Amino acid sequence: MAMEWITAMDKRPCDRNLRDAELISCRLRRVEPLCRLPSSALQQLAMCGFYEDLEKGVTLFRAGEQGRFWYAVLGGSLEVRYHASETDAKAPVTLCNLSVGATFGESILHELPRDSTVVTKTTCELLRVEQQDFRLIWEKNKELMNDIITTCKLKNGFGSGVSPIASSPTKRPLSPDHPNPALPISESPSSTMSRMGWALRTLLIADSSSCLKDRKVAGKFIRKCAPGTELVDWLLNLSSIVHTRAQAAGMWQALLEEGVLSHVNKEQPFKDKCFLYRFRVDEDGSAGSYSTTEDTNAANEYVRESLSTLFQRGPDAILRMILRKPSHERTPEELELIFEELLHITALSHLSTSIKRELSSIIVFESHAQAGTILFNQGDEGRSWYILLKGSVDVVIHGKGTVATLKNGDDFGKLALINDAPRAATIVLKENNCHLLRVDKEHFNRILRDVEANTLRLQEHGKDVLVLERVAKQRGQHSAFKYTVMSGTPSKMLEHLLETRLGNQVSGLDPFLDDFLLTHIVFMPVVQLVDELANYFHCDSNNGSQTPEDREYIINFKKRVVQFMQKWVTAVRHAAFDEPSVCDFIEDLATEIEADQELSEETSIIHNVLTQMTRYQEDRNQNTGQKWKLPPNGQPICLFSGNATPSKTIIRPDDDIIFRVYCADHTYCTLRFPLHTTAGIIKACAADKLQLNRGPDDLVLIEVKSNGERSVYKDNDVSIPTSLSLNGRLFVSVKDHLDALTPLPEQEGPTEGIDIDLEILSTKEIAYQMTLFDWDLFWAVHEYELLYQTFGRHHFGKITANLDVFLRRFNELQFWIATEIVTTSSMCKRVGLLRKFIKLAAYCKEYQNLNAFFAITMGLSNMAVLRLTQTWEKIPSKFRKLFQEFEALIAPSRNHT
Ligand SMILES: Nc1ncnc2c1ncn2[C@@H]1O[C@@H]2COP(=O)(O)O[C@H]2[C@H]1O
Repeated sequence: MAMEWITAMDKRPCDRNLRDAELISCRLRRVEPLCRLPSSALQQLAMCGFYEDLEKGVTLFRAGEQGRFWYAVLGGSLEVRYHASETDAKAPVTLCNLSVGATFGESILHELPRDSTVVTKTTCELLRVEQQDFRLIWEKNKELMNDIITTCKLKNGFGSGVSPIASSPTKRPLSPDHPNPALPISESPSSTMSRMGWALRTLLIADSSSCLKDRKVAGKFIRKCAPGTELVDWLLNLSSIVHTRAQAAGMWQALLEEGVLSHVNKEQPFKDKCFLYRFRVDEDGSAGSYSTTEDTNAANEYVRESLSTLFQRGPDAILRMILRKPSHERTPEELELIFEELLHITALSHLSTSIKRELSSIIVFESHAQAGTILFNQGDEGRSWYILLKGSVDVVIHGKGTVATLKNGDDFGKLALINDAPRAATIVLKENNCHLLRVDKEHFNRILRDVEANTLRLQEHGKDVLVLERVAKQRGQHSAFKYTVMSGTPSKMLEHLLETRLGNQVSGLDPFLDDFLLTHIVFMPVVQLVDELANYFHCDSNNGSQTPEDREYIINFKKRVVQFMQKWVTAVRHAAFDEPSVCDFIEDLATEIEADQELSEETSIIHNVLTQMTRYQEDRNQNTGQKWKLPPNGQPICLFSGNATPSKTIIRPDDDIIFRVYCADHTYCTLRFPLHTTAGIIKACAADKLQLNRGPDDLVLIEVKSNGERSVYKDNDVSIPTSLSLNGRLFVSVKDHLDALTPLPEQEGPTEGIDIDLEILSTKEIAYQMTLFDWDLFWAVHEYELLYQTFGRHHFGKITANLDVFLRRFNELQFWIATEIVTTSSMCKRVGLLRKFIKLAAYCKEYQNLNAFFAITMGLSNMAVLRLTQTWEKIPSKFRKLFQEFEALIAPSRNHT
């Protein structure tokens, strides 16, 4: 017989006769729930179906393929799999298993591509029916077919119905703003719950005194329903493990939240009251009304084995039900239950008891049935904060893909709320039936915003990529940001900056943007920065299909890149235009922006940047090849160049500088090199000129200071001549003979003051002129020079000449003050000079020239000057007092405040 039906099925449908059809339909009649179909339908299936006998591990179809067949499982089992994203290389999620009787592939009715992949788990026997044949059978037996599909879903837990995951992963979720505790939290019940439902219903039906009856309510006939109170009574009687009514109610609620049971009008969660409930299979009246003895025995056995599982689920089901109620409907006892639950949530552990109590009344339970659902998109407005209770989610970032997977207990979605910025990532559910707790923005702002944890860490691929720290609010400070960046990977910091510190929504700033613009060279070379900006700007080029939301996001991001460029060149000025990669990028941007209508508002910004760039390039061309000469001994820095004053002239890396290099016997050579020349080259050239016939490895370039101190240059150091200290001299020497180096006599320093009668000059006028001069020097210093100086010029290969000159000016001023005083032999003149210098410091301070003020005060604090007690005694006490104030001001202990 077995062989006969297979032989019949092996025939081509057009070759089958009535006997074949009878043999096949007999076989189908033994398969529950197919057997429920009328004979005519079974005959039709028998005439058009194909038999497939498959090995383990065969893929029947893949997600995304266009379906052609419907299937029924006659033997063996299969697995339904789902990939969270098409490009996701990670293991797929198993949605459910299909066993004998299951049917699948109904999506062909809707001409939809397959949502999931189906693979055989064991050797399998399948009935395969072509699309047009299945449609005919479906049309004639819609209700029964639907019922078979539902039963199949209940039995298998999920999946084989019409498009269980019909919504594509890119669709927006049904994020229920107001979840309804009367409705199920999953799309279809788990296999355990559906079987438990079947078992309880079978027993209820078998019980002659059962409460499950057909009833007439308000003139309407309702099949097989029962009041909550009676269902509770029945369950209490059924098993000794159920002791209290609350426990029984929890167990029924566990069935209700999975959709196995429901309130007849779908208006109530399970309540131990007279509300009527029924099993889902009774809603359309298709389920049978009687239980066979076999069924009853099987149900009894199942209940004996598995009721404890339902029992354990009760309390959680009750809690979830409460968490889906609106705040005003939660009773004090229910709030207490929630509060106790919140005590166990790690994401809330830093919060005080009173805050957790406040949260109890507003925190909401939310569940999502389908893996692949997008909770929200990167760039969306932030509306809620979430804690993951069950399941997992992928954190996906444009251009990067999945950067992290969050699991039970993790929280997300806070960043947008605390910074009033758009969502920094898209959150995609990785599993079916994810459970979340949600706190909406208005409550978050009211309850949590000011008590948030001090540190917030973002991870990508298991590593911290951004650490934010809460900003302590200072008086008068109106930063829009609650958190500022403490550390991070350069790329993540750039991404965070583009997302939060640029764009229209930013109403106030913290120093992060300026800090990044001015210091990125320390951790992110310009070439890398430009590369990343270009990637952000072109993020649409490898992104074929775009939804309008995607497009809006992309355009927004492009605008941010343009704004970043504008702010960057404004902050770093010529340093940006000195880099060829930056100039190329600016030109590319300008071309692309002009060609893109959606970026028309950005045209004026990029033109402005282009104009600045052109101006700078013209200026550079005019001033190329400047020549500088270090002033000879004792002369002031204003004689540094050929010009009498620096008049805002910037020293550039390719400007030449003329300087001397000495050797041990004090003979010297004069060299002329661009400022960016390395110490190694200078050393080799000087050794050659001074005929020190030694290899470069045996030689060093060294500064000898006036006190005999020596400091050796690294071969890759640049900006050498300007970095010499006041009265320092450059020597080239054999490494082993450093001890033989002595300062030149001229380095001893001046023995006389300058030959000007300072008394005839107005102190205010001197201070004024000094300030103008200092300002010019200061103006020429680029912020980057401070970084090169601090982190080591050799790391960057960049000159610090403008900063060197400015520092030299400070030292010069300081030593000039001391020299003038100690070289004035007349007491009377010295007293006058001391008074004049204190006044000079006061005027400099008044002109806000703190550089000169500090230098003068330090010059006056020189031990050689302080020792002149008689001179100090002769100046009026108000000058002495003023000087004491100045000394206090320069003391580092008070941080110069
Ligand atoms: N590496 C990451 N980059 C950005 N967001 C992340 C990252 N890891 C986790 N997230 C979370 O993803 C959320 C997306 O929305 P928010 O920007 O509000 O807050 C974000 C963080 O809570």
